[in-house]
Amino acid sequence: MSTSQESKILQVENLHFSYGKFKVLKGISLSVETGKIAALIGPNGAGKTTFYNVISGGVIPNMGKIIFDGLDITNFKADKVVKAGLCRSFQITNIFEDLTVIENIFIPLLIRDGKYLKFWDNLKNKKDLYDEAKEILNLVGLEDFIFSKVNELAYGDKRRVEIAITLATNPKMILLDEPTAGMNPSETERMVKLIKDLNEKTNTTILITEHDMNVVFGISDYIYVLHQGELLASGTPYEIRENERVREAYLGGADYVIS
Ligand SMILES: Nc1ncnc2c1ncn2[C@@H]1O[C@H](COP(=O)(O)OP(=O)(O)OP(=O)(O)O)[C@@H](O)[C@H]1O
Repeated sequence: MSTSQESKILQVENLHFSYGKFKVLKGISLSVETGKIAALIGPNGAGKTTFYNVISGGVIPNMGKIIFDGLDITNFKADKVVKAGLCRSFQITNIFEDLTVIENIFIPLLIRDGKYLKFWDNLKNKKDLYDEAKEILNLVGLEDFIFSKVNELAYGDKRRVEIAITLATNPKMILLDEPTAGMNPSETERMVKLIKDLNEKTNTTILITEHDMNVVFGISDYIYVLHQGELLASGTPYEIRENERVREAYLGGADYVIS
């Protein structure tokens, strides 16, 4: 029988982080339930990116504890965090634009399996590598673009490559940074569907940061609201929408639709 502890894949306790004397995270405690889609929202400068940096091993916190899947990862560097199964989406800037879509997936698969140094040998020999990459690309809806150069893809499809690279690390949980930023309405709709499908088909826990409130309310099982480095509120989309403090501090009293 699973306990409530086991159902929380990520537990963050009293997390503090400062840039010099400037306190950015001021004692954040939150936990993310296994298999859910959660959102971390807050106005510009609230500390969302810094929170991601800390939990993904980009920087070490000044104080606090990060437990992932039962493992204390507080002082882990980024590569060890990825190995533990927590992977932040790789930004478009990290994609090799001149390589094909599938070659971009081979790289993280080979790194994951410790075979990156024999990159070209492995490419020639490994049918299973190809099959696994193809399966991931099917999952993100890029099956028609396997041999396209990344620089020929539309913006929305490039962001799918980003997610495919993340999936190639075999994550238990992924962190997506504004997955619909810069997208037109139809690209946004496709991205929302992709995130929901991934969560359902692979049972991967997903945490997103996002400024589009329609996306946030439409996709999330649970929402955390950061404000000036502190957790202002957390709850279901309904609870967050109804929360007066959130409305005043962040949503500005606007009437957002929960789809
Ligand atoms: N490298 C840095 N050095 C000093 N201050 C920083 C640095 N990076 C961020 N900050 C400051 O930390 C605070 C939190 O920034 P952060 O980027 O985490 O916020 P955010 O919630 O992600 O904002 P946005 O929604 O605009 O991306 C801001 O006041 C920012 O100016």
